[in-house]
Amino acid sequence: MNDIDYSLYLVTGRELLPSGKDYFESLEESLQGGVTVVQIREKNTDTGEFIKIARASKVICDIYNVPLLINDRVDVALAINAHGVHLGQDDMPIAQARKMLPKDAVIGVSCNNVGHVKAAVKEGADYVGIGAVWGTKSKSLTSPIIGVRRVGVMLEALDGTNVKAVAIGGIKSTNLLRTLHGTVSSTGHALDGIAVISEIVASAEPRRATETLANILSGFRADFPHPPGLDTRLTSDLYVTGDLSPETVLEGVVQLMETIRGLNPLVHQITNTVVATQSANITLALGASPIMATESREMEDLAKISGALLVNIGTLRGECFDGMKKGGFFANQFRKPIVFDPVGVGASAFRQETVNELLNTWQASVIKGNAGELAALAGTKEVEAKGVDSVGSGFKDPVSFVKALAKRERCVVVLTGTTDYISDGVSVVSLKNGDAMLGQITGSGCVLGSCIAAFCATAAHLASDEEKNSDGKLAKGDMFLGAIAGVLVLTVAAELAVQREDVKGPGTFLSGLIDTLWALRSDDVQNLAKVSIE
Ligand SMILES: Cc1ncc(COP(=O)(O)OP(=O)(O)O)c(N)n1
Ligand SMILES: Cc1ncsc1CCOP(=O)(O)O
Repeated sequence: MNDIDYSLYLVTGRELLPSGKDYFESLEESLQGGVTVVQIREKNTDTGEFIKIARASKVICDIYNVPLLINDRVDVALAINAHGVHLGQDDMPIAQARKMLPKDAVIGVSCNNVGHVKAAVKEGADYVGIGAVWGTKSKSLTSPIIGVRRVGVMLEALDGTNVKAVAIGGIKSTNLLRTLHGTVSSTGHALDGIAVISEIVASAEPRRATETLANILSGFRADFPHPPGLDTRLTSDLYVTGDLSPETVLEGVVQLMETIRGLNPLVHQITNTVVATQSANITLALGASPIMATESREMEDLAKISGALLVNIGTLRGECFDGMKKGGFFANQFRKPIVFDPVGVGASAFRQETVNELLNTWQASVIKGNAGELAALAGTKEVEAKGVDSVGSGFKDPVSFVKALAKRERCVVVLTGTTDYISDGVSVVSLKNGDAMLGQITGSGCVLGSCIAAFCATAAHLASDEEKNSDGKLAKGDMFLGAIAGVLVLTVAAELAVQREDVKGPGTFLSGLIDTLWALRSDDVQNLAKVSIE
């Protein structure tokens, strides 16, 4: 039997109830709030007491027509005629449980890796509980936290089966949308639901806590229908509306350029110490307003007022980490675009671990990097890096690479180089503007991040009312276009700057570039842009 709605799966935990809150009252309120399936989990209760609690819980669940499963104990499930059981890796094997339970009983199994998922499919599980996806205080974990970005490969192992999947572990209203987006597989396989203990049980208002989760879930599903259709654009945010052609791309870029100065968006930048000043100056020259703040204690306030966030790990230090983590977390919470620049990610294990943790905490709208950085992020050795620079001639097939990475990370990806490639996971645009002089000043890649962030802030402002009112997206607006505009504006300005009489070398080029950006007209970009749709 697998017609259960796994959307909002409550796992009970009486030990987490707020003081004075009655367990049955809490359970009933959560059912009223929209819980769709309940698992009774009693780790330290004698069998007789477990049966009593489970039986009384079932009476309440039956009123709301919500199925009830039992954690670990097939005997308890049989005693109360439960809908089924949830088994851990060390509990009774599925085949054994099947023999003992009624034919239509539901059997779920905990999975921590792809091997577990494949075995669960083979052994005939009805659903898998994938966890822990985040840190949790409700269970002492015996396996490492999976992290949302590693759930996708586990879901992919369920492609073509009727086995459902829920994620569990540390899921809160504040990270739910990130969990839903970040777990989707490259094949478009999304979770069937989420399982929670503390977010509902520890709440003094379980009905409200449940409704909040239910609203986020339905917002996500409204924007990303489940199961996903064949041609859904499963990237995190927006895409170029209508037909994609060089003309439509340029029209969109012109609109962004003509909006940015009047809008003067605030662009919060957590960037490296080498480029902070020139990034701030370039942001100003574009018509946006920079704030270069790194202190974690002000991240929530800044996320509320900023148009976009840039996170650049160029001069990464341990003490920056908290600010980057919280900055992105609050940007997601307030639905502001995040541009992520994983500078030199392949250079050290520290950078790699940091990038992994950041991307597991928040969802970027745009990731930009050179071939070496993006190869390290994708986990391929096809292109090598030396520190923050890329070595060699780049990817054999940059178009397929950038598209696959965008699909995997569910965001827009910008691969920089002589030709810049930008993808939203569905389409790829290549841009052939720029000048070798950009390579003669430090941090031209980093300031590109600032340009992209400024135009993503503008694109978010231009999102349609319908999109602004939707709940399922972590950032609203056309991030693909924002990224394209950022690249085009900087590279076209570089071409114009080198022609200036006052530009005589790298030093004057930087000031010439800032002056050119300041005076750049949308006509210049329209006339000079070299845009192709791949
Ligand atoms: C839906 C869901 N998924 C995973 C678990 C964890 O089960 P298990 O690994 O057996 O750990 P305990 O819950 O028994 O401590 C679960 N309970 N529910
Ligand atoms: C039972 C279980 N299995 C993996 S994590 C977890 C605990 C989930 O609890 P919470 O939702 O409070 O983090």
